[in-house]
Amino acid sequence: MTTTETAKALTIAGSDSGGGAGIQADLKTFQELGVYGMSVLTAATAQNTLGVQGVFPLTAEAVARQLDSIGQDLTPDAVKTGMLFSADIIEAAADRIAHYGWRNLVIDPVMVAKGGAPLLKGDAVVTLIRNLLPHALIITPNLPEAEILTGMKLFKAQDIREAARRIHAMGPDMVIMKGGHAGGDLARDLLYDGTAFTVFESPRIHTMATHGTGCTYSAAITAGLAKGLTTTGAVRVAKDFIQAAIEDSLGIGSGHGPTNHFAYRRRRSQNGGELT
Ligand SMILES: Nc1ncnc2c1ncn2[C@@H]1O[C@H](COP(=O)(O)OP(=O)(O)O)[C@@H](O)[C@H]1O
Ligand SMILES: Cc1ncc(COP(=O)(O)OP(=O)(O)O)c(N)n1
Repeated sequence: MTTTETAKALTIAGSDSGGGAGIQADLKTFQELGVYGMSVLTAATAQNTLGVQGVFPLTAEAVARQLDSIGQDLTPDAVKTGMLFSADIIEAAADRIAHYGWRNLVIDPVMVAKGGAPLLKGDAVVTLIRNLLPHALIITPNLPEAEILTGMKLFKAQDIREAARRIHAMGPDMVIMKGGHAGGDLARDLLYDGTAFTVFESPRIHTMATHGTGCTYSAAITAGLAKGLTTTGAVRVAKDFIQAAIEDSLGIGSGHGPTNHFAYRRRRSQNGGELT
C-alpha cells in the first residue's frame, strides 16, 4: 500500500556507535512512532555504555551537502537537532534550515554526554544561541544545559522558571526544561510557551539505564509534531514513550545502558491501543 500522507522527520545529529543515543536513538524512535526517519550526520562518536572513546566530526560542507540532498527532494514535516559539535556545523545547519523554510524545529542542545565527554565545543554555545535558537519551535535543555545557556545556577523551582523565561527570550516559541538531572521522586519536566507553564511528570525510576534519554525524548516530540500533534500533545506522548523506555530496560552493556525503544509500542499493542 502506498500513501501520500507519510509523516517525515529529519534528525541532524551525531552517531552513537553503541546505538543508545544520537542518530540511532532518533531513528528508532521515529520508526516506533510511525514516522519516516531521515538523518544528517554531524559526527561519528566511538561510544558505548561506558562512555565516549572518540569524537570524529564531519566538515560543515559535508553537513550542508546532506541537508541540500534532503531539501531538494524530501521536505521534512519536523526537524530535530542533537549533537552539532562546532560553530561552523551550527552555522551550516541554521543556514540550510532557514533556506528551506523548515518548520517544527526541535533543538536538543546537546553539550556533554552523561559520562562527561564534551559533544559541543565551548565556543559554539554563542553560535547556537545566536544562529539556531531563533528558528526553533521548541528547545529541550536538561538542567546543566540550561545553566550553560543562561549562566544561572538552577537549584530552586523559581530559578528553573526564570531560566525558562530567559531561554524563551533567546528566540524559541517554547522551552521544555527537563527534570532528569533533578533529585526527588518525580521526573518533572516544565513546558513554557511564553505565557504559562505546564508540568509533565512521572515517577522517577532508579536505574543506570538512562543513556540516550534526552535524544529519545526530543525525537519522540519531533515525531509527534511531524504527525501534526500540538506541541503539548507531542510532549505528552514523548513523556509516556520515555517512561516506558526507561522502565522496561534492556539490561545490556556494563555501564549506563540504553533505553528500550520498543517498550512503548509493545505496551500499546498489549493494551489493544492504537499508535498515536
Ligand atoms: N530516572 C528517570 N526516571 C523517569 N524519567 C526520567 C529519568 N531520567 C530522565 N527522565 C526523563 O527523561 C527525559 C529526558 O531527560 P534528561 O535525562 O534530563 O535528559 P538528558 O538525557 O538530555 O540529560 C525527561 O522527560 C526526563 O524527565
Ligand atoms: C552522538 C551522541 N549524541 C547525543 C548524546 C547525548 O545523549 P543524551 O540523550 O543526552 O544521553 P546521555 O549521553 O546523556 O546518556 C550522546 N551521548 N551521543
